Amino acid sequence: MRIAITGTPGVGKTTVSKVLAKRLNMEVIDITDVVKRYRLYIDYDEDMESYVIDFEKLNNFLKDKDNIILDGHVSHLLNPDYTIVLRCDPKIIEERLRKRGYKDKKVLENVQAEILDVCLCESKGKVYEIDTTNRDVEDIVNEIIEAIKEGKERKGIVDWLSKYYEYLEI
Ligand SMILES: Nc1ncnc2c1ncn2[C@@H]1O[C@H](COP(=O)(O)OP(=O)(O)OP(=O)(O)O)[C@@H](O)[C@H]1O
Repeated sequence: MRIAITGTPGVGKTTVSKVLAKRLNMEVIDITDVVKRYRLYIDYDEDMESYVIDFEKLNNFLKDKDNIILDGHVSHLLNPDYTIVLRCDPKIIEERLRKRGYKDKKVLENVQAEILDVCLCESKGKVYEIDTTNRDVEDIVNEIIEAIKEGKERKGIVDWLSKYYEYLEI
């Protein structure tokens, strides 16, 4: 089984993936890490301070791997059996990314992606969306395990647009 834990940078994918992997006895693959480590990228985007992923190389790297959790904001594009889309209040994401020292442009771009449901809209197949705002990691993981066990699917549970429209005024 291949489970994708996706969502906007700063939403909590790595934190959730680690706990989930331990509970399900699965291997976590940190997409950003393997892309860097095995040079599975086309270029480095100086402006956005991120790698331009070579999806052909990345899919080839993953092709023989099973019983894995894919941790990354593009994991939903890597043919998962189940996609868990983590959501979080954009204000909290903004705080987390600023704490990391991200440039204003990169913070705004990611906050806008969260408001516009980008990862959710790109996710196909079995998708379960979960709002992690102000929730304990164990509680989030319990809900994910139950959803996967029962084959639950859910989309469209948050509406940041009406609450944070001002972030989109350029
Ligand atoms: N449920 C939670 N409650 C409180 N803090 C959390 C929770 N989940 C994650 N965090 C915190 O938010 C920050 C970002 O978490 P994490 O690195 O897991 O996000 P991410 O989605 O993997 O980010 P990226 O995609 O940039 O790697 C960390 O400081 C982490 O400790």
